[in-house]
Amino acid sequence: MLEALNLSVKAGDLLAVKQVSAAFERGLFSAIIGPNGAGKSTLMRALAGLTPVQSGEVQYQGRALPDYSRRERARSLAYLAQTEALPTETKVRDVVALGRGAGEWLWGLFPHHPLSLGSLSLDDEQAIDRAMQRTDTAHFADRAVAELSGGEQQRVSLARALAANPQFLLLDEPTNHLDLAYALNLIETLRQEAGSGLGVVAVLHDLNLAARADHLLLLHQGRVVAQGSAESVLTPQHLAAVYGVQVDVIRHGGRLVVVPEG
Ligand SMILES: Nc1ncnc2c1ncn2[C@@H]1O[C@H](COP(=O)(O)OP(=O)(O)OP(=O)(O)O)[C@@H](O)[C@H]1O
Repeated sequence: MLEALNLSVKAGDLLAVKQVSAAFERGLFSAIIGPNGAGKSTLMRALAGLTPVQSGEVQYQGRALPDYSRRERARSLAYLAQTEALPTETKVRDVVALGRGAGEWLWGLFPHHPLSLGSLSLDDEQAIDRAMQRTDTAHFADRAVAELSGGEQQRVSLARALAANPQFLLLDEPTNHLDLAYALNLIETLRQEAGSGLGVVAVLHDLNLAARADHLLLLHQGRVVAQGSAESVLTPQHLAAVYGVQVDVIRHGGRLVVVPEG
């Protein structure tokens, strides 16, 4: 379990996350939603242990996150930023291999140079292959990242994160740049990953994609407005209060659909 306990976090001088308490479980797909500036990215970075907290704490498996080494954290919690910088001249498969720790230091030193990786173990190779299959990136394994579209690069970033075999996948707006088919496909992939035991936490702007999550957290001005099932969070009252927009929430094909009025 990954938990925020009465967590407050600053972004610059601003208190962007205020007294947030929330629990994210393995085996569940959780979505963090809320308007621009609500504090979603700041919360995600804090959950990944990438930003100092002002008060409260983040706990992973009952232990405060700072008690884990950087390596332990990186192994357990894979974080994907809104815009991931990838080594553009490097082949896709080698970028995914970065998720296994291979060549990471080289990338840090020479971010724009092609990486040439040393030998990988059989375990590494299998994890890389599996991550590429899961993200439908295997067919461009030998192409350079620079030759891919934004959406394709996004899937490569996800493959790199999955290759680490983390316990939790923390994704900040993973459907950015994705067309409708790939966005739906990604959400389905995340649901499947959660179904096989991974903890998935994703910041999503599209409420109809978020409706497919098991657990939702609605933030507004750094505070939790509601959390729980899609039915309990995606109500016209909550959405009007937070987005200032009147919406209908209807059921269609067994799913909740948010439709703006007017
Ligand atoms: N480096 C910074 N310095 C000052 N304020 C910041 C900084 N980074 C973010 N903020 C502010 O903190 C608040 C929360 O930002 P955050 O990026 O967490 O929101 P968000 O919900 O992810 O927004 P979006 O949906 O637009 O990506 C915003 O008001 C933002 O302007």
